[in-house]
Amino acid sequence: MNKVLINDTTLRDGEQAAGVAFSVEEKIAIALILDAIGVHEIEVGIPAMGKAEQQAIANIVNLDLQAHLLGWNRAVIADIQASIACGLQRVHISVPVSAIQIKAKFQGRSSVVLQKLHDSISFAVDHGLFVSIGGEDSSRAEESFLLDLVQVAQEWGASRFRFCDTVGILDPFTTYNKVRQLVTSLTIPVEMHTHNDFGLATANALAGIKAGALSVNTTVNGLGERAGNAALEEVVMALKHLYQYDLGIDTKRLLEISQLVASASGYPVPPWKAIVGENTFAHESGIHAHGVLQNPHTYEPYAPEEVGRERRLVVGKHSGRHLLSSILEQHGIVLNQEETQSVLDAVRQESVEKKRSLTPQELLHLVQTRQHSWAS
Ligand SMILES: CC(=O)SCCNC(=O)CCNC(=O)[C@H](O)C(C)(C)COP(=O)(O)OP(=O)(O)OC[C@H]1O[C@@H](n2cnc3c(N)ncnc32)[C@H](O)[C@@H]1OP(=O)(O)O
Ligand SMILES: O=C(O)CCC(=O)C(=O)O
Repeated sequence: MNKVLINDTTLRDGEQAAGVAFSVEEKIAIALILDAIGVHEIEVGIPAMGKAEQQAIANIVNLDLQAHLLGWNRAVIADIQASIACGLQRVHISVPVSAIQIKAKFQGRSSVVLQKLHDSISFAVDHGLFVSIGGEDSSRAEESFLLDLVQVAQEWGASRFRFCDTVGILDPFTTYNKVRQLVTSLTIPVEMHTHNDFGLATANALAGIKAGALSVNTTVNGLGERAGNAALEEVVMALKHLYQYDLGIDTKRLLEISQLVASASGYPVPPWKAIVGENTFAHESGIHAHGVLQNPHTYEPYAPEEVGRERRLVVGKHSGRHLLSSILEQHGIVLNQEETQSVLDAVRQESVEKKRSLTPQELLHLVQTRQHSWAS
C-alpha cells in the first residue's frame, strides 16, 4: 500500500475563505466527521486568534479523536504558547520564504525570519511538541535559500516541512521538480499545500506526491483563501483511482462531509464540482444515456455509491429515444417510434422554455397530454 497522509485544513485555511466563520458547534461537527472518515491529521485553527478560537480548539482536543491535531502559528512564541494552552501537542510554525513576502513582513531581512524560526522551533521542541514548519510562498522562493532554511530547521528540531504554493502559481511539472529537489535533499518529510488560483491545486498536490511528498493539505469542497485549496474529495479519489493509493478514507461519506461544510460555510457546491457536485452522476444527453444504460462505466469513472451518490438519468433538451423509452417503460408506458419522436420534440421545446431538464412528473404529464391527442 502506498502511504500518503491527509492533513485536512478546512478548519484553518478553509475558514480563511472570505466570509466564512464557523461556530464552535460547526467546528466540532466538522472535526468529528473528518476523524470518523479516517483523515489522519486535522489542522484545527489558529490559537493566536484569541479566546473564542482557543476554546473551540480546546473543545476539539477534548474529543480525544484518532486523528492528530495541529495548531497553526506564526513564528511567534506567544502564538505557540496559545497552542500549548489549548492542549495541542502538534504545532505548525509558518514563516514567509519568498523575497516579496519577506519584504512585506520583515522589511526584506531574511536574518529576522531565520531568528524567529529558530526561536519558535526551539521553544516548541523544549515543550515536547511535534513541530511542522511551513514555508509560506515556497513556490516563489529562491530555491537555494529555501533549501538552506529547511535544512537548518530540521537541525533545530522540525519534523516536517510544508511546501506552500501560497498564490497558486505552479503547474504540475514545476511542482514536481521543486518538490523532488527538496525530498531528495531533506531528511524530514515534505507536505504539500496548494492553492487553486489557476485551477491546479489538486493537480499540483498530486505532482508533489509523485515527487515524494508524504502528506497533503486538503479542504472539504476546496474551501479556502481566494480560489481555495486542493479539495479533500478530489485528492482522495484521484489518489485512489489514478494512482491506486488506498488512504483508508471512508469515501462513502465524502458527500455527507461536503454537504456539512457547504452548509456551515454558507457556500453551496456548484453542480459540476468534481466528486461531490450534484451533476457528477447525472446523465441527460442521448448518446451518454444510451451508453450508461448498457454499461455505466461507459461514461462514469467510478460508481456513484463510492462517494455516497446515486446515478440520475434525466430527460431534457439533449435526450434521445433510448433514455426516453427506458424511463417511460419504468412507468409501464410503451410508445411506438413515431410517438417517441413526438414526445422527444415536445421535451426539447419544454426544456428550452423552462431552461432545465424535466421532472418525472412533468414528463409523464407531457406524455399523457400527447396520448389524449393521439387517441382523439
Ligand atoms: C498564507 C496564510 O494563510 S497565513 C495565515 C493567515 N491567517 C490569518 O491571518 C488568520 C488569523 N490571523 C489573525 O487573527 C491575526 O492576523 C493575528 C491574530 C494572527 C495577528 O493579528 P494582528 O496582531 O492584528 O496583526 P495583523 O494581522 O494586522 O498583521 C500580521 C502581523 O504578523 C506578522 N507576521 C505575518 N506572518 C508572520 C509569520 N509567519 N511569523 C511571524 N510574524 C508574522 C506581520 O509582520 C504583522 O506583524 P506586525 O504586527 O509586527 O506588523
Ligand atoms: O502553513 C503555512 O506555512 C502557510 C500555509 C498557507 O495557508 C499558504 O501558504 O497558503
